[in-house]
Amino acid sequence: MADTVGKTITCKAAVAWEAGKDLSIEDIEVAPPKAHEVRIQIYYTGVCHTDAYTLSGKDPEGAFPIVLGHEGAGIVESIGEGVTNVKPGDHVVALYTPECKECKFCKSGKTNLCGKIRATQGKGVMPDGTSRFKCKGKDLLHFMGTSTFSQYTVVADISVVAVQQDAPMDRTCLLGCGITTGYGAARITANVEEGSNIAVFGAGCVGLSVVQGAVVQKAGKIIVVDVNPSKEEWSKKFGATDFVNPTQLKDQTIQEKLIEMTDGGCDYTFDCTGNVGVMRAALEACHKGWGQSIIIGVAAAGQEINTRPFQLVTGRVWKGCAFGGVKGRSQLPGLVTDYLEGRLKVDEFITHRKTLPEINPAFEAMKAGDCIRCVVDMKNL
Ligand SMILES: NC(=O)C1=CN([C@@H]2O[C@H](COP(=O)(O)OP(=O)(O)OC[C@H]3O[C@@H](n4cnc5c(N)ncnc54)[C@H](OP(=O)(O)O)[C@@H]3O)[C@@H](O)[C@H]2O)C=CC1
Ligand SMILES: N[C@@H](CCC(=O)N[C@@H](CSC=O)C(=O)NCC(=O)O)C(=O)O
Ligand SMILES: [Zn+2]
Ligand SMILES: [Zn+2]
Repeated sequence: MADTVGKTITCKAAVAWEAGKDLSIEDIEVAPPKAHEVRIQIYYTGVCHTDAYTLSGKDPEGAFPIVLGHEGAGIVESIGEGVTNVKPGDHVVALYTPECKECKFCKSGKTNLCGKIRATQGKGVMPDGTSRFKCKGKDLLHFMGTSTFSQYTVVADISVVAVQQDAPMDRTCLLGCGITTGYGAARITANVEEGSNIAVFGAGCVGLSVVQGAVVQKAGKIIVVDVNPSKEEWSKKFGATDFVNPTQLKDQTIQEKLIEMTDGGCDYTFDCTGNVGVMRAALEACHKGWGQSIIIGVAAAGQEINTRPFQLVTGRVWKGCAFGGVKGRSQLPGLVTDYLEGRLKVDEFITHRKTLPEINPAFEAMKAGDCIRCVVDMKNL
């Protein structure tokens, strides 16, 4: 048993004191887990655009000061009373989409969204309404129920899953968001049928993961649409059949181009940009009568989607998903096995590596066009 059990741990964390400012590396105090909570030593975390989005101040739920980060893997240090799903020493991935297996959502069989702790998670506190983080005498908020930009974090027991011990944590962390989201969107939310023509808007970690999922589903045309020409090579590496740069089109909208390329429109399209104009184009590029467009990208506060209702009257479907529709506790261990057995690409997404003190350069790297995912080492400072 770790000699930290039951005690407050002081460790390093990246604190977001206010919107729009760099993160600050601080010594923070992490309280022991209460009942149905788990304290995790975070080994590695990815940096996702959603962290930057909340830091920017554009997230309607964003509040400060906060410990961001939601793409993390680590080892359980201690557990609170009543925790049965993980034990100290387990290698785990944090789940920003929890799975209680008991609520109306979990039991519906229709969604991976769990309702049990969503209200407190959105307010940045643990299910009992309080925080486990303190810095300079002030409470810090939790983020997405995970807060992986801290060397130790506390999460609800339903927000964590144990995975195979032999899976490297600098890879499994990425299954905590980006890869699972895109892969699940193709395989679970859309459940792309063999031979279907699809278009993926935005070839970042999420979009390339949609491509990877569509390849497994044996899609027909897999067309990637991205404004960054360097993404053509990336897209082809993951199995895309075609690449279109919408800025290079002459006298044609991107939806017209895709309709032309697919004899009437795509069976499935995916927005992986968070741009509401792109979301409209993605819907309108769908085939009349049955085409489905899946919104994955997170749009900023105040942004709204528009289209002519006629687009829906004539059978196109607009839907969306969080975490790819994947139920974390039930399905994430299977993805780790798929990775270990060579069926799921993960290593290929890592273009940058940083340490915790380099978290601000990690955000800069993420925003540059050549970064797919930056993995941050939380232990070796
Ligand atoms: N729903 C969910 O559960 C989740 C949602 N997300 C969201 O998904 C989105 C994608 O994330 P991620 O893959 O990490 O992001 P990236 O920024 O890495 O990828 C987006 C790509 O889209 C390109 N792009 C930007 N504008 C356009 C455009 N107008 N048309 C076509 N391509 C465009 C970008 O090019 P360039 O590099 O030149 O900007 C980039 O290549 C984000 O909004 C993120 O917040 C992420 C995880 C989970
Ligand atoms: N807080 C934002 C919404 C942000 C958002 O859509 N988050 C996604 C995950 S994005 C991961 O990188 C999500 O899980 N949404 C479902 C949920 O219940 O939060 C806002 O208020 O607009
Ligand atoms: Zn994310
Ligand atoms: Zn639930």
